Amino acid sequence: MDFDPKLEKNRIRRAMREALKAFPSDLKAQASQQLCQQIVQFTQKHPNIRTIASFAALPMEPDLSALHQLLPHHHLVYPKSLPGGSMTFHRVAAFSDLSPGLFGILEPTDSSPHATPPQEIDLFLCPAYAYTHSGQRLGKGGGYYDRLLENRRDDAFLLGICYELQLHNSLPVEPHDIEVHSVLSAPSS
Ligand SMILES: Nc1nc2c(c(=O)[nH]1)N(C=O)[C@@H](CNc1ccc(C(=O)N[C@@H](CCC(=O)O)C(=O)O)cc1)CN2
Ligand SMILES: Nc1ncnc2c1ncn2[C@@H]1O[C@H](COP(=O)(O)OP(=O)(O)OP(=O)(O)O)[C@@H](O)[C@H]1O
Repeated sequence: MDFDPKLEKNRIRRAMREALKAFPSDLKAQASQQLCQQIVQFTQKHPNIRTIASFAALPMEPDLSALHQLLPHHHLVYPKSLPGGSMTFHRVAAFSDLSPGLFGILEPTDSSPHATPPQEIDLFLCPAYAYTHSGQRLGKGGGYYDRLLENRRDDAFLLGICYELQLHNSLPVEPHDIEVHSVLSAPSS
């Protein structure tokens, strides 16, 4: 039988959902702190980075909210999902300014500033179900990041953010899948 990347992607998403559900919250918190420190170190090595696309974590994802305190001089922008697989990024001064939107994810509200054009974003912190060490990405299945990242600036940096348990040796890839330049992972045991 032919290998269908879509079926294989869904199989891995289901397996990762179970693995992440079973991952204890104290270890998640510890790993999230480590990831935030790694992100800070990354920005120190790349002083031209000013605008950073972060994300407000779903329960299974690393919590990056501490970046507001850790990077007070950077601009943090967050995604607002629109029906149909597109999203916009908006600058947010404090994590508490976000409120639940589509999918229940905390998002910029309607009173947030106008969307920041993707070309103004220097660093994208990308969530995913799984990554390979070389940067292939398996996302939630909406195509949101793949679509948005087509409009990124050529020199924007894409950083995958995950727990070590999300690292795979290989993943199914389709032509539209965008790879990240590097993956930051934190221990999950
Ligand atoms: N924190 C965070 N924000 C994000 C994303 C993300 O992956 N993480 N997105 C990245 O694209 C966009 C939103 N896309 C999403 C797409 C699907 C699901 C989701 O919960 N999917 C369910 C399955 C839903 C179903 O098929 O019924 C799941 O994965 O369990 C969440 C967000 C923009 N914001
Ligand atoms: N650049 C694009 N233009 C149009 N459709 C796209 C694009 N990228 C992905 N899609 C479509 O979106 C759907 C989901 O793609 P895929 O399974 O790769 O999402 P994902 O990367 O896991 O999701 P996400 O980015 O939301 O985390 C697929 O049907 C795919 O064809």
